[in-house]
Amino acid sequence: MTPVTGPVLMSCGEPAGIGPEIAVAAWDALKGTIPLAWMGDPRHLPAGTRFTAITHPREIAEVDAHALPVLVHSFAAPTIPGHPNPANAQGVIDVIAACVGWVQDGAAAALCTAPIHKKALIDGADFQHPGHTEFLQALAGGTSRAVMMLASDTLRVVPTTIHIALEDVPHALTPELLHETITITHNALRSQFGIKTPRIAVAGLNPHAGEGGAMGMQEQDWIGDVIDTLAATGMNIRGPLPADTMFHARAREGYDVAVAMYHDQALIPIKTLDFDRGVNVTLGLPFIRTSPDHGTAFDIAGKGIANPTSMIEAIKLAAHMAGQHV
Ligand SMILES: NC(=O)C1=CN([C@@H]2O[C@H](COP(=O)(O)OP(=O)(O)OC[C@H]3O[C@@H](n4cnc5c(N)ncnc54)[C@H](O)[C@@H]3O)[C@@H](O)[C@H]2O)C=CC1
Ligand SMILES: NCC(=O)COP(=O)(O)O
Repeated sequence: MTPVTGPVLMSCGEPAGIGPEIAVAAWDALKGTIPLAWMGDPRHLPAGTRFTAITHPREIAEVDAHALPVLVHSFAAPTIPGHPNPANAQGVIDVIAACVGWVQDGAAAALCTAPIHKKALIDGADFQHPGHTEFLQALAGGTSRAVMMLASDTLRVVPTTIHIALEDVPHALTPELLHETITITHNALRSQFGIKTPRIAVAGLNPHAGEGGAMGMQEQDWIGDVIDTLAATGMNIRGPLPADTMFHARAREGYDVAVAMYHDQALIPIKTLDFDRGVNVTLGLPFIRTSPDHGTAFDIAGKGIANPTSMIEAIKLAAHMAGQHV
């Protein structure tokens, strides 16, 4: 793999959340090993953070090793931890878009996003996307289809549908969507994670994977067919499996990734097993994007107690995917 050069950019995320403090802690832990820059409003950094303003990622080479390089983006307002200000919503969105621009231009190696508060962005800026994943897909343009994967040393999970209401899941799930999600996952595990023949386990939608039609029909009607079609191409794939019994320790030994039907089916197991070290990585994009697995944590923002480990792991994974051996 040819290394993608340049720094990993950290977008500020929701400034009233724990994003700024975990970014600074992660930079502190990783400086000297991974080139990093943060993009946001310096007023939102924890008090006393030593930083140097830069205007282009390439300038990080000239920054004193003890100062956080900051691509300055001025927001409408300062912030109070735990209280998102609608006036700052557009700034959050603009920073993500600007970071994607740098990464797509080749000025930076990868993007690691700090968490956003979806509702704050809808309320403050009429944000049209339910999360980063969908926004990044739109920014990537073309035919890119973004797939969410959460990964840790213990488990990898992919939800086929993401940020939609549970009542909409059965209608949103289609054979085409599942086929494409699994194919993108398979290809990314091969090309970006070095797994030659990924073992893929697919969950059913219904309790007991439908139990022969006694508890739902999607498994019999089409989920099984999609799996069979992909297996016929040589993919190492199994399912549909009952979701309640596919995440215990012995079951996890049998696959490299679990493809789930909806958000909580995928994210509850990994956040239960590995909340502090889980990483959210977007597959299928023409650039590298990772993120911590957690959210804005308004309840602890600004208290100096947020655990930066997931952010650190997310940056390390981004650098690793960029071919920077750390
Ligand atoms: N990548 C992203 O942008 C993500 C954004 N979110 C957003 O975050 C917001 C809040 O979501 P919640 O469901 O409340 O989840 P959350 O992850 O923000 O918080 C859940 C609980 O975990 C704790 N927690 C979270 N991160 C922590 C850390 N690093 N150290 C110590 N404790 C931590 C919080 O204090 C809280 O008690 C929502 O708007 C959600 O959409 C959630 C997940 C990912
Ligand atoms: N629960 C995962 C989550 O909300 C993160 O989504 P995204 O912002 O990475 O699309």
